[in-house]
Parts: sequence; C-alpha cells; structure tokens
Amino acid sequence: MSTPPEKASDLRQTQTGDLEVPGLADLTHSWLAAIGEDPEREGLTRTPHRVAKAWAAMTAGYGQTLAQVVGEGVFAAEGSEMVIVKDIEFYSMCEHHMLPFYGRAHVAYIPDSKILGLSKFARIVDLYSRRLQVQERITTQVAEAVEELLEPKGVAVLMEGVHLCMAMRGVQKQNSSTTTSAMRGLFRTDPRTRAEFMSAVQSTLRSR
Ligand SMILES: Nc1nc2c(ncn2[C@@H]2O[C@H](COP(=O)(O)OP(=O)(O)OP(=O)(O)O)[C@@H](O)[C@H]2O)c(=O)[nH]1
Ligand SMILES: [Zn+2]
Repeated sequence: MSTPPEKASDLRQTQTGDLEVPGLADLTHSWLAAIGEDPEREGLTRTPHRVAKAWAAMTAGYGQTLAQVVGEGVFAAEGSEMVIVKDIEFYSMCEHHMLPFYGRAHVAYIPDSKILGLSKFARIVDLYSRRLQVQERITTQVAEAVEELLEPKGVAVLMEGVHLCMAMRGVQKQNSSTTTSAMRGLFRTDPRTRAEFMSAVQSTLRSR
C-alpha cells in the first residue's frame, strides 16, 4: 500500500504550475472507465488532471506540520480570560467513503502563559481537515494541537458537520448533522466554564 505524500514537495508540479497528486490522474482515467464512462470523450479529457489537482488541495494536510502552519504565531499571554473563535468552516473527506463532510468548528481556550494568533486556529482546523478523516479525530487533533502549543488552562473544540455519505447515498438523511466535542482542562472539570462556552456557540449551532 502506498503512503500519502509526506511533504508538499512530494506533489508533482505541472507545466502550468499546479500541484497534483502523483499518479492520481492515471488512476482517475481507469476510474472513469470503471464506471462505464469514456475517458477520452471531450468533456472528460482534462478531468483526470483536474481530479489530481483537486485532491492535492483536499489532502494538503498530509504535507504540512503543526509547526509550519503556526509559524511564529505563539505569543506571551495578555490575559487569562476565555478566548473563543467561532464558525471556522471546514471541509474534509470521510475515510470510509472518500466523500465530503463539512461544517463549522468552534475552538476555545483559557490561556495560562501563552496565546495564539487568531488566524492560526483556522489553519490548525484546515491542517487536520484536509485529509481522509472521521469528524471525531479532527476534533481531538485540534484540541491536542492547542494543548501542545499553549499549555492552556483548558481547551474546548466543538464541530458540527454534514456528511454527504449519509445524505447522497446510504441512509439518505438530508437534514442530519453530527456534533463532536473535545473538552480538556477547565472545560472538562468546571461545568460553569463548559456552560459559558456552550452558550457562546449555541446560537450558531444549526442556525442556518
Ligand atoms: N464515527 C464516524 N462515522 C463516520 C464518519 N463519516 C462517515 N461515518 C460512518 O462510517 C460508517 C461506515 O460503515 P460501513 O457499514 O462500514 O459502511 P457502509 O456499508 O457504506 O455504511 P452505510 O453508510 O450505513 O451504508 C457509516 O456508518 C458512516 O456513516 C465520521 O466522521 N465519524
Ligand atoms: Zn462516509
């Protein structure tokens, strides 16, 4: 079994400067034939390369590390109150069917000695979403990353996702969504801290 590319440089650069997953265009050509299509018909001739390029973006997380995406974004703490970054949209692919699941992530923490640049929470969510995943694992990985970077008094991650493998096939439930959470430190041990976080994000849950 081949392993995913370890670095962005493992992706192939095309003549037009696009990054492609190596080998995926050829596999897509075979895939098109397998589903009964003619890979040579006009509308499909560029499709294998489009797919290889799309998957380079959708699995970009394999080629990145936490240190790379956070860069110089950790600073000395300016306070010790709860920080909540809400409504970080994510797009991922489920590892069971390789179909998209997507939604919103909310990340909160209570600083101790360090804070993180706000944009970095979105970068961390993308780092773990842009892979084959299950929603629970992304949620845990984001919480663990914030813990590792900041050693905060607590971390909470809540994700709400819609899974196309449950909507466009299988059980075909169009209105179901899945909420997953990871609570660490004070968010786990102190009900008032957890309640403050939940009420802050509640208004956005299932609101659209
Ligand atoms: N826990 C979890 N399950 C997921 C996630 N994404 C997809 N799944 C589920 O993974 C399961 C795979 O079940 P299987 O029985 O092996 O596959 P399947 O026969 O295609 O299942 P159905 O979807 O029920 O038709 C399904 O229940 C999916 O709904 C996720 O992020 N977390
Ligand atoms: Zn699935």
